[in-house]
Parts: sequence; C-alpha cells; structure tokens
Amino acid sequence: MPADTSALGASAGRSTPDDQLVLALPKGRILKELRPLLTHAGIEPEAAFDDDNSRLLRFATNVPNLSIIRVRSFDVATFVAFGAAHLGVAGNDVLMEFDYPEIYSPLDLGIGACRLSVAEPADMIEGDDPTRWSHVRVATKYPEVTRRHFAARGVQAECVKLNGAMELAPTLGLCRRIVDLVSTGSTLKANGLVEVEHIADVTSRLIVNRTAFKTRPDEISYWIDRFREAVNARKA
Ligand SMILES: Nc1ncnc2c1ncn2[C@@H]1O[C@H](COP(=O)(O)OP(=O)(O)OP(=O)(O)O)[C@@H](O)[C@H]1O
Ligand SMILES: O=P(O)(O)OC[C@H]1O[C@H](OP(=O)(O)OP(=O)(O)O)[C@H](O)[C@@H]1O
Repeated sequence: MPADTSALGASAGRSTPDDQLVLALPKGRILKELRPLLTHAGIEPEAAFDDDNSRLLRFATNVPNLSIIRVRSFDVATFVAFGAAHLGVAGNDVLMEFDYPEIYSPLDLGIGACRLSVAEPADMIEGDDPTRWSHVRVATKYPEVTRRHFAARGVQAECVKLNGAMELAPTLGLCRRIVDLVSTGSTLKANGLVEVEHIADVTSRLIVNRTAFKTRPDEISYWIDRFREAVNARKA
C-alpha cells in the first residue's frame, strides 16, 4: 500500500516552488530500481518524468510540497550538499568520493548493489605482488577514494580521471590499473581484466542535507520514515 501523504499537511495550492522540498534523483540504472520504492513511499512524479523525450529537469509530484529533480549521479550529492536539494539518492561510491560533511545518509535503500575494486590485465597478474607496490598509476572516476585506499598502506596513487569506459585504459596504455565499479564482472572479463583488490561494497542511500534536517525536521523525518517502510516492504 502506498503511503498516505495527506499526513504531511500539504494541500494543493499551499506550497510555492520556493518552499517545496526538493528530492534529487540520479538518471540511469538506479532510477529503474528506485521507481517501486518511490511508489511505495507515496511519491508519483508527473508524466514527463517517464518520457525520455521530455527536456524537463524538475518535476512536480502528487505531493504538493515535493518536487523531483533528475541529475547525474555525482551531481545528486552536490545538489544536496549545497542545500539546493533537501533529499537525494546516491551510491556510497559517490558519497565516499566527495565526503561532504553537509550530507547525512540515514538509510541504505538496498538497491544499486555493486563493489568498487582495483583491476588489472589478466596477463599481468602472475608475478605481480600488490604488497610490493610503492607507486601506482590508476584510471578512475574515483580519484579521492583511490588515493585514500592506497595511501592507507603507504602506496602513492597517481590518478588519471576518466568518466566512463575505464576498462579501455590498460589495453591502450593509459595506465596499467583501474579502479571502477564491478557488479557481474562481465565488463572486466570482456576487456581482459581481473579484480585484484576490493575497496568497498556499494549500495544506494537516501541522503539528506544536514541543515535542512535541522530547519525542517518534521517533513524530512516523514520522508525518511516513508522510504524506510518502502525498503522494509521490499525485503518482506
Ligand atoms: N554495474 C552496476 N551495478 C549496480 N550498480 C551500479 C553499477 N554501476 C553503477 N552503479 C551504481 O549506480 C550509480 C550510477 O551509475 P550509472 O552507471 O547509472 O551512472 P554513470 O553513467 O556512471 O554516471 P552519470 O550519471 O554521470 O552518467 C553509481 O554511482 C553506483 O552507485
Ligand atoms: O560488472 P558489470 O556488471 O559488468 O558492471 C560494471 C560496469 O557498470 C558500470 O558502467 P556503466 O554500465 O554504468 O557504464 P559507464 O562506464 O558509462 O558508467 C561500471 O563503470 C562498469 O563499467
């Protein structure tokens, strides 16, 4: 049963775009998994949200004081950290990379499960001893996480920032190793790479701007509770 949002006290016509709560959602694969959770939490975006041809970026919902923005996954964290959005959904890969102190992450949504790993060409593995590395050159979308991961054991990581298709980098001589997300492992396999180190497990989280949580505690707690119920219903 979707949640009864009338408990929020937001009646049609009462809120203006300026006082609406803004929920930032990532485009792409997470959105597909998130859709049933949204419905269960009682949020139905306007029709344009599901129309791939629509150029709209901010969407009204059935809840008068809640609108949705659809942005790139890394930008969800930035919109929430700067308070431009009050709530959002982001993978902990993104949260680890930015490490924004303004973001509070109260709920694991249990979607977007994958892992962040170090990988290298399969034919390099024999004779390669990671404990002997002192300097590595790595292609990644996650330079901060990568540097921290290697620095923790005294290895200096030189990171080459890429935004996708990291798996191409070793074959084309850009670097010998990559740090990227792995789920089924098929992208690594198809490109002749193997995982050599696990950095972190990844799932998507509900995130909240800390200041907004202090200034609008009832509304934000309401949505955390609705999402928690949706996650529990999915597990049941
Ligand atoms: N293979 C995967 N399996 C499961 N979850 C994934 C996988 N790849 C990415 N994710 C999760 O989904 C989030 C968004 O990834 P996605 O691939 O949709 O965006 P992107 O194409 O990398 O970024 P952008 O939004 O900048 O185009 C990641 O931050 C991660 O948390
Ligand atoms: O282990 P797998 O199941 O193969 O998934 C891993 C792939 O998924 C992600 O890429 P995505 O498909 O999002 O494309 P991108 O490189 O454009 O981000 C990630 O960057 C890997 O390339």
